[in-house]
Amino acid sequence: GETVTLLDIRKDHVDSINANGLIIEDGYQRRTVKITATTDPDQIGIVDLSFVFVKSTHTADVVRTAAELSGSEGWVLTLQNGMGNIETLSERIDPLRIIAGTTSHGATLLAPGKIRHAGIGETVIGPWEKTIMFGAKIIAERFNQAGIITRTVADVQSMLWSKLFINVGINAITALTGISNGQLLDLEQTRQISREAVYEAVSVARAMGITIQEDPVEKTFLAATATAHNRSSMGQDVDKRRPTEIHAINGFIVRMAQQLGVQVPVNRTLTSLIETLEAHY
Ligand SMILES: NC(=O)C1=CN([C@@H]2O[C@H](COP(=O)(O)OP(=O)(O)OC[C@H]3O[C@@H](n4cnc5c(N)ncnc54)[C@H](OP(=O)(O)O)[C@@H]3O)[C@@H](O)[C@H]2O)C=CC1
Ligand SMILES: CC(C)(CO)C(=O)C(=O)O
Repeated sequence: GETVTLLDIRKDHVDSINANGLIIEDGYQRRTVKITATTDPDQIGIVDLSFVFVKSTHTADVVRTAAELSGSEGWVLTLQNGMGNIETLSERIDPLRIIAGTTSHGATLLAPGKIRHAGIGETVIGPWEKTIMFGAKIIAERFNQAGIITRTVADVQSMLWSKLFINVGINAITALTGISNGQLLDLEQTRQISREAVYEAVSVARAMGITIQEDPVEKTFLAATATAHNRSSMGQDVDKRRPTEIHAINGFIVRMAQQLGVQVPVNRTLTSLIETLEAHY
């Protein structure tokens, strides 16, 4: 084993984890993991790997801490949704030490110290700087030893875009309509909005020279089926009246499209509607 410490700003969560362990429910069983948590990065010291797992709205707040924790040699890993996180991390952390990726694991905070781990899926990671594979390989090896099925890719940009297409096609639509991911496929109306949002994102990606491997609309609909009973993360944020990651998902497409002179009316509308919801919480 590795020594793992959880760092969170939520004192109630940290206190509960330290007192009772982290309680993990997965639908079949409940287990308790004894792990140290803290709100104070100074209690941790320099680490081999800092794992950045805050909402993209908070990435800028954690860069300094991640940079300090990783010292001059540690790796920094992000599996966050949306785009722009790595650019933010790169402002203080050497891009050669940044590893990025996506995960199909799903976790939700149920109460302080208690999470639901719904769905176990693959994690894919790769170096932000394409040529430096060894950090990603070591991390993948350790994750696999710990039972977190992980593979590495050299072209992590293209992986991030594949996940972005899915989030572009599911998150804002489900958040605005109150439906589950699977219900997106029930009506031709929502299927069509999703299709158009993803096609727009594909045209932006093509204009940026991103390699697109599989049919992104098909992948989006498959993801909606695979997570049919889930409410998307943006749906959950809206339900709880929390800031969403819209700026890093559909909002990112709008910003890139503007720079490239590409028209993205569906993404623009979805972004404006989510921003309107957030402004009236
Ligand atoms: N949850 C999931 O299943 C998956 C999530 N993702 C992505 O991963 C990222 C994280 O998601 P998720 O874990 O759900 O997010 P959560 O908001 O549930 O968890 C992040 C935690 O970090 C805390 N936090 C916020 N700011 C700081 C800070 N400055 N220092 C330390 N802790 C802080 C938050 O506190 P507070 O609540 O007070 O803000 C919260 O407890 C997102 O980009 C998401 O899209 C990707 C795949 C799956
Ligand atoms: C894949 C999907 C849509 C699963 O809910 C997701 O990543 C999210 O909700 O942010």
